[in-house]
Amino acid sequence: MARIACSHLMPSLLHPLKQQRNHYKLMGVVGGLSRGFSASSMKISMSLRAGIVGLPNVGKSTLFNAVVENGKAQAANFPFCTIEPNVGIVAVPDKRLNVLSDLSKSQRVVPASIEFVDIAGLVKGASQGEGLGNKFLSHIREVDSILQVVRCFEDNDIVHVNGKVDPKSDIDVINLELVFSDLDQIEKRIEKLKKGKGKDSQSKVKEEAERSALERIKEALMDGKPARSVSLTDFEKDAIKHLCLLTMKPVIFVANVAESDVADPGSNPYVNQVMNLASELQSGLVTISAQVESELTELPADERTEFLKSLGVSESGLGNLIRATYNLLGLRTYFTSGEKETKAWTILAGMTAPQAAGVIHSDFEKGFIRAETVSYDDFVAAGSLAAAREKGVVSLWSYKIFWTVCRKLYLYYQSIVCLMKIVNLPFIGLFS
Ligand SMILES: Nc1ncnc2c1ncn2[C@@H]1O[C@H](COP(=O)(O)OP(=O)(O)OP(=O)(O)O)[C@@H](O)[C@H]1O
Ligand SMILES: [Mg+2]
Repeated sequence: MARIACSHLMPSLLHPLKQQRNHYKLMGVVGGLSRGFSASSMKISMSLRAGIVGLPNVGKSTLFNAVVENGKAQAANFPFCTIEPNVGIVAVPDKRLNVLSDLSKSQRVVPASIEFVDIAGLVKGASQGEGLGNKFLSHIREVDSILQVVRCFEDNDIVHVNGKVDPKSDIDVINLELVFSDLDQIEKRIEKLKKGKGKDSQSKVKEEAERSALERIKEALMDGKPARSVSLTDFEKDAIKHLCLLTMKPVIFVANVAESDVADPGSNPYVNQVMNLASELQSGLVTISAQVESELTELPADERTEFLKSLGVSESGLGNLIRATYNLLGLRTYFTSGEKETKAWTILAGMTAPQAAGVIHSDFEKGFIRAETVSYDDFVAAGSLAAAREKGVVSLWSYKIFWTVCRKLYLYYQSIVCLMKIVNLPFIGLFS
């Protein structure tokens, strides 16, 4: 199966709703799907979710409110201010959308989006249920990636649950709880797998892959390393996917600094500590002042520039945070463009063409037949899809050859059966 290795792919099959519907029917016939499909039943997967995680009272909700400009999460100076997760969708700025929209004369433009989820603070012992820990951990299980907010500002008026600002210890507490929670889940699962419920040989192979992957992950976790540090085959990744392991999720550390550090965060020794840990844990790092960002959103546009100038910086750190979240988490964009709309869709780097189509609708993945794709640059240079086709820069991602071969084999099989019957020979099934 062809792999989408780079961003900016544009499947021309995935256009406005009506075309999607027609195409779905076509795919249903060729791909063997018999279910009906109506526009009203279409549930579009809008965006991937980034969970804002950290100790209590480190600035998670303050950051959330700044990122999701109209977010109304309660942010206040007391631990466990947040209990239920706050959710907000944020557009990812991308200049290419307007260029495509002009070329296709689209009626509207829909940018890619990321869903930010502000999750309650975790404390030591969360994996054992401390501070409603199990409930909060289950909220983290539901996100695709983690933004771990780390307090890097001194302020005696803001309570620190462990009594002092110490990024290394804070990061260790959170990571250890995630590790414990994963270990607990893995041990239960391995016990279950030992009973070997797999009915056919295929499920037995999958169970074996899952067991072997989990044994290796368990070993890494016992060494305090995250599950994502273990190298797994795609098949193994797929076999353990259902567990939604917390330490498998990509992480960005968000060093939350004081207003006075915005211009030169490198001079803050706490930030340097976080930076070293981030590289050790194969994670990204963004430095931001949640307090400054939330104050900025309260100001009228003209006063924002003045405020930023007074702090010694030229722009807000939010655009950077959103883009970094998008890029560091291995997210990629592909576009669909037509008269009705030009739209950016978010996929994970390395997703296959059918998986990418599944972001629009899961049935597109199940019944995938083919997609025509063209790179953004080639499309813009050609000016239209027809011109791009003529230039030969459009690629085809297809199951067509596979189905053709299957069909030929099947016909061959049928003719042998027929022949055997005619000459009355004993027959051994080819596809038993
Ligand atoms: N960079 C910063 N500098 C100074 N104060 C900050 C900064 N970031 C956040 N704060 C303050 O810290 C306090 C706690 O913030 P917030 O409620 O956002 O934390 P939280 O992590 O969401 O807490 P909880 O886990 O309890 O929900 C607030 O009073 C907020 O104004
Ligand atoms: Mg909060």
